[in-house]
Amino acid sequence: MDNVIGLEIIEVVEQAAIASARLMGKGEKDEADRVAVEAMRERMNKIHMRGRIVIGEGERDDAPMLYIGEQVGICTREDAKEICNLDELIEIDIAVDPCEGTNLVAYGQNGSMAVLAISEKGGLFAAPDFYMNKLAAPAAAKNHVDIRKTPTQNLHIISDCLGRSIEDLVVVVMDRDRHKGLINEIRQAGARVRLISDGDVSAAISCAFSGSNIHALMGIGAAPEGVISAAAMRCLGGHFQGQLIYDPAVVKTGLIGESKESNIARLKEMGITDPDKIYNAEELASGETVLFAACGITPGTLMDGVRFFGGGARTESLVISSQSKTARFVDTIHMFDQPKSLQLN
Ligand SMILES: O=C(COP(=O)(O)O)[C@@H](O)[C@H](O)[C@H](O)[C@H](O)COP(=O)(O)O
Ligand SMILES: [Mn+2]
Ligand SMILES: [Mn+2]
Repeated sequence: MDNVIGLEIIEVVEQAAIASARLMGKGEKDEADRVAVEAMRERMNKIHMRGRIVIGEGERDDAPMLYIGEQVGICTREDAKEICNLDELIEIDIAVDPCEGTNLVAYGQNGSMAVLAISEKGGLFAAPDFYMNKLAAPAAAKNHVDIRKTPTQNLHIISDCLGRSIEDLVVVVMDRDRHKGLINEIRQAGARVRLISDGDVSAAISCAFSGSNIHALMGIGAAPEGVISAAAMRCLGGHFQGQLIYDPAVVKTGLIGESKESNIARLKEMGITDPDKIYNAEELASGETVLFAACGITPGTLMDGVRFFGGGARTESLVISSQSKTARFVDTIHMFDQPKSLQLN
């Protein structure tokens, strides 16, 4: 799977990022999302594969989306039998967020990207469009930190595992009312907090890279983004845990369901009988082979954003594979017309 589609999925996220980046700073959140979705769909449908979207974020806020259950790839077409050897092709599941950080794109802020994760059928947790409490930390702290422990305890553990004082730790938290207590506790413990308005996938994955100056992600974001983050962290060996949040009172924004009880019932219908289960990266992305790809739309901690120049654009992507155990940063020049010159950097 890695060899067959590894290179193609880079182009999928690149195309989505380029499309969305054209709307950077235009204040049009939905449009930035829509063009990314369309570009992603169009490029995915040119890949020789039998894909199925299992996470197509967007349901929560009526944003444009690649639909859950949507079939993608050449070999899902009606005439697939004539073009593809269906007996040999493995079926793959895909989790997408074509524009992760739509607000960031709309307002020209850092940290947005086009992102997806792939595994064989059943290899990714089909997360409901709920919220998720998340804990991400570097590989050195994997299985030492635990989302059941207090933030203070986890900070002491990360500090020991990394051999740096708590004062030298930076924790990313989404800037939301629901995190007031969490933010206070992290500050009281002595660590520093980086508040982000959006984009917790990038923050989670950054924990796995020393030099990112991000040592943990704590707090509640969206569950689909949790699965995508987990896919990358599973490949990178970083720590990731997630627990679904079904009580609107905890989230405060009240966007999920009408009540705690109706949400538990909804989860049950989806086959989730233990709504309080704590999932680790290996459970959220359990497939034998997991692939992750992201391309920066606006500049971020891990990747630069799309840079347009006369007749072309330059992008930076990150492709991670559990099979080849690689994390590749891919720097690409895209030639739309005949550019007068190609930008070296
Ligand atoms: O910031 C985010 C928005 O993602 P998108 O809609 O694809 O632009 C995500 O990284 C967050 O995980 C999440 O969606 C968010 O925390 C949930 O939204 P909110 O209710 O504003 O906290
Ligand atoms: Mn998102
Ligand atoms: Mn999105």
